Amino acid sequence: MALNFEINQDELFGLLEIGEPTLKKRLEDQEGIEGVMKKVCVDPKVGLRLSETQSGFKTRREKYGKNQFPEQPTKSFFTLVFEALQDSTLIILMISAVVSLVLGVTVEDPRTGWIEGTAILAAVVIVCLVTAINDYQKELQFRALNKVKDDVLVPVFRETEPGLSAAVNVSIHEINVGDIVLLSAGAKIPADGLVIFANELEVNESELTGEPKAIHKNKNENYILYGGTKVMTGEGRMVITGVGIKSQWGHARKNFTKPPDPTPLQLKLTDTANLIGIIGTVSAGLTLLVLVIQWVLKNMAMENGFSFESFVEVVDFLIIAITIIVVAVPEGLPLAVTISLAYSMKKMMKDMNLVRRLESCETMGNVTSICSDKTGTLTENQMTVVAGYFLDNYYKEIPEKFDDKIMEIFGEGVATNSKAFWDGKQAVGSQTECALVNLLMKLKYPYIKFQKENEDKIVKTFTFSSARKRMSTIVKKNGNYRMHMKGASEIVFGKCSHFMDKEGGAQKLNESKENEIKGLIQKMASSGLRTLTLAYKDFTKTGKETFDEPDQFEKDLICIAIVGIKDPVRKEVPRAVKECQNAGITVRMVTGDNIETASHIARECGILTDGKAIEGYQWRNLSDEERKKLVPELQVIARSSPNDKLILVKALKEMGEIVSVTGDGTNDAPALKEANVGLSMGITGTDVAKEASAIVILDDNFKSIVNAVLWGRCVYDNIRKFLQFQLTVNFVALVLAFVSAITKKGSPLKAVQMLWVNLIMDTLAALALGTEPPTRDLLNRKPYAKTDSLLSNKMIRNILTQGAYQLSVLFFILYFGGSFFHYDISIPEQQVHLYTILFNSFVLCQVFNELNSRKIHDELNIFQGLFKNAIFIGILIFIVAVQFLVVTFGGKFFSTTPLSLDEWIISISIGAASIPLRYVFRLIKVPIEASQLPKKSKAQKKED
Ligand SMILES: Nc1ncnc2c1ncn2[C@@H]1O[C@H](COP(=O)(O)OP(=O)(O)OP(=O)(O)O)[C@@H](O)[C@H]1O
Ligand SMILES: [Ca+2]
Repeated sequence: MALNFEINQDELFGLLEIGEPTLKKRLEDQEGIEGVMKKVCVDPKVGLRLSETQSGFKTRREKYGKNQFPEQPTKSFFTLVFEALQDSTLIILMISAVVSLVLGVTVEDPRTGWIEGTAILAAVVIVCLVTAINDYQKELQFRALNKVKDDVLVPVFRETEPGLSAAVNVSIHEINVGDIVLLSAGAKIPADGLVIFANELEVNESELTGEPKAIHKNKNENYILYGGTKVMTGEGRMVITGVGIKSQWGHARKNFTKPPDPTPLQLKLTDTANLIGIIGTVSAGLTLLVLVIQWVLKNMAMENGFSFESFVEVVDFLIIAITIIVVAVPEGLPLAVTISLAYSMKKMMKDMNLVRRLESCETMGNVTSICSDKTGTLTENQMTVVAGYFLDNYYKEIPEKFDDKIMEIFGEGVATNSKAFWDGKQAVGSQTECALVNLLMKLKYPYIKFQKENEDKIVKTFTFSSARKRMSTIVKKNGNYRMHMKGASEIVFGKCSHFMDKEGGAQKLNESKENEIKGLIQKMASSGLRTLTLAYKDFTKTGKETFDEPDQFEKDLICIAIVGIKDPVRKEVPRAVKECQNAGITVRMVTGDNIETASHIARECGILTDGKAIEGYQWRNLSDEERKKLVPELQVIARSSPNDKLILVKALKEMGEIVSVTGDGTNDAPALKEANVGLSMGITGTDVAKEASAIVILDDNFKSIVNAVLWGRCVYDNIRKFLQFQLTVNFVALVLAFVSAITKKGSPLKAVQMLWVNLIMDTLAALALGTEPPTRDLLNRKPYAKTDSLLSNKMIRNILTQGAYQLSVLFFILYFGGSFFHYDISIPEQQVHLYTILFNSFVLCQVFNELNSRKIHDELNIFQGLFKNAIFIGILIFIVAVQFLVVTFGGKFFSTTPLSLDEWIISISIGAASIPLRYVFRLIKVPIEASQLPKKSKAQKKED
């Protein structure tokens, strides 16, 4: 079918221009919303045609564009290299290298004088390249992750089979002008458009206009919907008129994608890095000072005083000093965090965690308190009606068939008063409602037929909300009205004045009957069933009331039935809860369900032990003081409203806890935002909840939350591993340079060698240690406190002891190596040989100490999981291989000479000794941080 579009992009855009006073007139010119739909070739009863879907909407998109925003160009690789070059220490180093080059060639010896300067320049280039490659990859990765984050599914109404239209979920980028989009509470509007149907539809447009109050939308008055705004309540349908940059939203968000802000850990580390940098600079300054003084004294003592040639030496000193700074400045520290975060984000996706905010990765590791929903998170969200109260009889099991007396009204109640539907094979929609639909199908109730025939009898629906905990629908019935209500059993039953007796007649409730039925509710609930009461009432409308307010009808109802719905606990949950508790995290359940049901399930999960379970209204009415007193014991809040969750999060935070909270509904957004880490549900969560959250739990499963904790801890510990490694090298390199300078040994490690060491310990180590995968052991320790330093006492001990060992060996080679290895260090060639041994031992010490650094909590086995980390092994092999090449073929460039086999064995042994020594040093007891002390888990006790 040929598409004949009769309206163009600009005209459509003009229909909803913000601030334009003549919008109504413009719409009238296009013959109203109906006219617009006709002109963009869509029939609202059909949606976009199958033929168009099959052709990939080619013609339509040529005319109106795609719902995508042009990507911001990635920084080119050269820009990144250029940025890396702007580092001030590197610039000074390059200038010195050029000076050295010039002096070397002119003053020293034109044949060899160029080598040092060139080598340094080459090293600088390599450092820049590596930095740039890292930055580049990081950018690409975050981009890919951001793409996943922005790609939400939108329900649209389209022709799915010839002659048949249905709701299908499509990616937001696949939305076209002309698409009919279905809106429900919590959904984000995918693009600009016009309302074609609305029931209680309220939209929050604060993102676009700053107006915080939700705006009522309908077909006649406020009929414009802007992309990017959010449906707060109600439901509706819209036709899309503007996509991508040709939407108001697109105009507003031109400069939208910005790089992620630095995370708290990154900021903390930048501070640490700066401090280390300052220490390095001071040491370098001192070293330079000492060298220069010695040089002055030496030259003054000489007969012919200062020669021009001797100035070459000063340039050398300068280069060494700057190299010390380069080595000392831990550029790799922030880099390690980024690598570790990016790596974890990617892996977390496999563990069903979509990270929306980078910092939440690390915060998750320090969480002390998790407040979890029940339905779907702790339970499977597979609901079945297993028991019930029908025709004044309690059924422990649901029979094959019920009496017709009840089926009529019960069937009508479910069929008219729920959003779930039967798609031919299964029930689709909210699981609670699906349980009812499934029950009807099982009872052979002509559900589909009934729903079709009665569709237009529905006058008004008051949709379900967690705050009201019930849903009601008013239908036309024989000229009068009937209201069906279903919802939280005690609440709905509380509004009933009658029940249905065995004959299906309405009987007035007396006190004993009321208590009997309440007893049944309690009985079902305390065995873990979710209970739902269905009720109805007939009434005539006097004409005064409108159907806007549900409350006016909600009394004197007749109770039709009470059903008990089973939703089994996910089998992996009890273990996951246990793991959290071992990890020093308190798990609490906050649920909308009945207190008996909630307590039962909480006990099954291991959440409710010896603490308290209370109801939302009790919690709400406590004073701040009372609340704080209760919180340590509190384990379950039942019949909660989303606001109760918010109060809980605030209270916990005030008490110094780091709080993570789950939520799926639109109303959960404030609590999700308030928490340190908000977790939204990937399957049941609304767009609004997802946007308010820091992490989306893709499979809604509590176990995945534990995985997020695990990854968070992994990030934190990986950074600490890197820090321990880095500081050991720093410590040794600085002391070695300084001490050899003041003891007139010059500088045994040459500038180029140090630049290589810098590469090993910064970039390569960041990569190796930053990508260590998590082990379950991480859950055996308590969360670090906010006040804990990045360096634990154990780490400080490790740095000092390993550093002391390395220094003693290196000094031995420096001062006594000549006689030990039989080299005469007054002969330059032999001195180079000895210093090569020293350099080689130094590097190999780092290689083996990198293995030590894999475990920072005094774990027994440092090799645990090593072979699962290919990157780590690859990097170690790479370092050793390059080191071999540097030593053997480095020559004048690296100031090295090939070593004999014996000498290799000795250097390797020196390096390898650091591993057994770790076990010796491990015996030195240091005080344990307070955060790790109280109430140790069994696993930790065993280890100690
Ligand atoms: N579609 C519905 N129609 C009517 N009543 C419902 C519906 N869904 C749930 N209920 C009732 O409302 C109660 C609370 O639901 P609410 O949505 O607040 O909690 P939930 O989200 O299901 O549970 P949780 O908070 O543990 O995830 C349920 O116990 C049930 O009795
Ligand atoms: Ca460095």
